[in-house]
Amino acid sequence: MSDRILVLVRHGQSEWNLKNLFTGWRDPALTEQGVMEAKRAGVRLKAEGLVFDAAFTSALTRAQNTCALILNEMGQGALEPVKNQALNERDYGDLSGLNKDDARGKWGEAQVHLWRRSYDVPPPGGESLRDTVARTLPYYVQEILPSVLRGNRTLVTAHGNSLRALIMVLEKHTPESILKRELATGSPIIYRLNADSTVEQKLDLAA
Ligand SMILES: O=C(O)[C@H](O)COP(=O)(O)O
Repeated sequence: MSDRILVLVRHGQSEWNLKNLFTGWRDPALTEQGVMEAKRAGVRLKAEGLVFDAAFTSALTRAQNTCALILNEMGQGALEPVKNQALNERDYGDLSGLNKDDARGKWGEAQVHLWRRSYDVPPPGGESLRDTVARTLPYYVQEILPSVLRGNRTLVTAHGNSLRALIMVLEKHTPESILKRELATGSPIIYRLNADSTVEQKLDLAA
């Protein structure tokens, strides 16, 4: 068994998740429930016997706080995560800050679904999932993957769509199938990688 461990966690519930607002690069805090979800993720990872050697997170507060809460819960508060906006949520452009139901009322269900769950149709002024993959994947390949392959047990706390970019590669999804992969807030997915960076074993704690 290798020590090539990669754990992905979507941030806990944010104030804007709760209010049903498009968030993207905006920076709301975690809700009380979000804090609890992050702490619970830490408890569960500790129960799996995990200890981290490296951590990566986005430039956004909700992902950074999720990372800190997880590490504190594991008694690893001294581990300083690397922060990079390459791991930020997909930029929702002009939709940022709008209520998702109001947007459906204005543009129709089908158009809003296309913006949220198509691979290459960007919302006005924002990023498609393909655009998000194009900035997130190079960071994964250049920074995160080498850390994992060096044997660092590595934690990544980020966002629904930036994590989809990584999961697309790890789980060999197509542009169609990745869009159906929903990520629960605060639920760790533990991957053990082979030396060639393919997945040897996956444990989804949400499942
Ligand atoms: O940025 C947001 O609004 C959410 O974090 C993700 O939104 P989605 O569910 O529309 O991808």
